Amino acid sequence: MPLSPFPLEILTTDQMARADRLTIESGVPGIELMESAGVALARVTTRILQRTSGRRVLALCGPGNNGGDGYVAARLLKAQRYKVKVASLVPPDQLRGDAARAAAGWAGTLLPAQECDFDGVDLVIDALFGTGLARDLDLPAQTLVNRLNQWRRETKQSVVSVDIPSGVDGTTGAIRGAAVEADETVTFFRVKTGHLLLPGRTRCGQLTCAHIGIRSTTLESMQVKTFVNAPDLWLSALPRPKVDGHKYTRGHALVVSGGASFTGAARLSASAALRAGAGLVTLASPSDALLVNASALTSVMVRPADGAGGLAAVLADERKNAVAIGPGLGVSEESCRQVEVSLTPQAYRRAAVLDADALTSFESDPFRLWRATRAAPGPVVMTPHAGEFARLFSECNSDRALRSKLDRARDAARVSGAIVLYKGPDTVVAAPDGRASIQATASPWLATAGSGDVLTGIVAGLLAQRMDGFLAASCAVWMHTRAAELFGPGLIADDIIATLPRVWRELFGVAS
Ligand SMILES: NC(=O)C1=CN([C@@H]2O[C@H](COP(=O)(O)OP(=O)(O)OC[C@H]3O[C@@H](n4cnc5c(N)ncnc54)[C@H](O)[C@@H]3O)[C@@H](O)[C@H]2O)[C@H](O)CC1
Ligand SMILES: [K+]
Repeated sequence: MPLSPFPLEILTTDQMARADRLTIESGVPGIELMESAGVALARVTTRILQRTSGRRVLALCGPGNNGGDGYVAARLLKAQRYKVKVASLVPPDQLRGDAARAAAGWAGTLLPAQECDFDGVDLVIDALFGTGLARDLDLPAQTLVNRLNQWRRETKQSVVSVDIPSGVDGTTGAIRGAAVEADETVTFFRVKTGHLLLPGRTRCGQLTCAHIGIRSTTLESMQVKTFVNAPDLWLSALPRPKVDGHKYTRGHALVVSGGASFTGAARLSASAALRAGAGLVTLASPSDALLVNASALTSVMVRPADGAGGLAAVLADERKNAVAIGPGLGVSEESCRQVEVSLTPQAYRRAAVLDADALTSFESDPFRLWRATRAAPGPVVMTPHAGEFARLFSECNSDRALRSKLDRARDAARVSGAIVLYKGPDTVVAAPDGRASIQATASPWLATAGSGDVLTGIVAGLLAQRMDGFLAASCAVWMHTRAAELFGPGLIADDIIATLPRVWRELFGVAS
């Protein structure tokens, strides 16, 4: 199982350009990097052509170095006796530097891109724009991209994008006017944020990251703080039960239940917290829901707790070191008070995860929530989906066209002093100290009732084991997705919990 599909660091296009520059300054000629990029691209292309028995390749080359990579690959493929044509967006004499050198090495058919047709072509290489895309595609380029996408849909032939599908903003993942729909994308050195954030990710197809001779040491001066959410990021911090440990050393999570008709959500969170490794889990239940909660739970304990006062009494036990509140809680002033009780400053470190109604209850006065999260005695994780995020962080959510989900989540973490786990198919976790992770895989089966409640519980279970808040939130997102991938079709929320032991076995390398 590929637990970590890419190197951990994720770069913006500016950071990538810097890594490129530092490499060239260190003595590696740019044309060598371009040759290596072309080799990686040709390798992926030939793999597809062998599988599909295709022979005829069209390389669409743009005005910069992305186009240069396309020329190199075209030359290498022609040398392997594929039938290759190049179509260029600009007259080749307008190319500069390494791209001009790469184009000079091309001795085959060359046409203006606007005039090319795709008839009889088996595979198209999209080398129009890469990380240098600086504005929306102009109309002729948009027309070309739209024609290419239509051809691909109609013929089911393959498109391989160089570095990033042309038209996708490499930093934000936004579509700049129009964007290529690729079957495969070959990027270099490190993935870029635009590969993993939506909608960019949906255009990449299968993403691979090739080594082209840029050293990891080029990143040392950049303090990259954005990471692929994969086990390499948090596995060493993941708590393992110890032979000489007992249940209290694994922490005690407290999950707050809603009233009698809304208890299912908190029970899902509680069971998930237990499966995520908390030594004990208690459900704090309003008196009117005690019976229904107690009769539906076995390994989770149930204690009466009415309103904020009741919750404060249960939390007087300082061994309860992580609180999960929000699922099924109800939107009310009393819910706000319960959240504030959960975050009350105290001498010992208590973590908290706030979800759903615990967030929505503060919609009319988010600053009241930020005061509480900032004063909290331990790490606080908030788990909004897009709607909750927009309601709570309206200031951080402006300029949506220009600022990525990553930027907005980082802003939210900064203003709230909490770890923001911004859910979606491209879940971002951002910490107030600037660290952030992006989940690179998604399971459509996770769009099911109660799935978010389970995630809240997994976060709480890991926090109870005293895992670092950012790493716990990232790990929870990954485990949640991985359980859904392993279970697959027909998944309901309970199945995520039931599949967690398989995820643990994978992570700890235990044979199933
Ligand atoms: N980073 C590396 O280590 C390597 C990168 N390679 C490849 O180079 C591109 C980045 O090249 P660059 O020349 O900087 O940018 P582009 O080719 O993406 O395009 C820039 C080119 O296009 C013009 N431009 C920008 N936006 C538009 C627009 N909307 N419409 C028209 N023209 C536009 C801009 O002015 C430039 O002229 C990277 O993706 C890799 O594929 C190396 O080959 C290997 C090392
Ligand atoms: K491209």
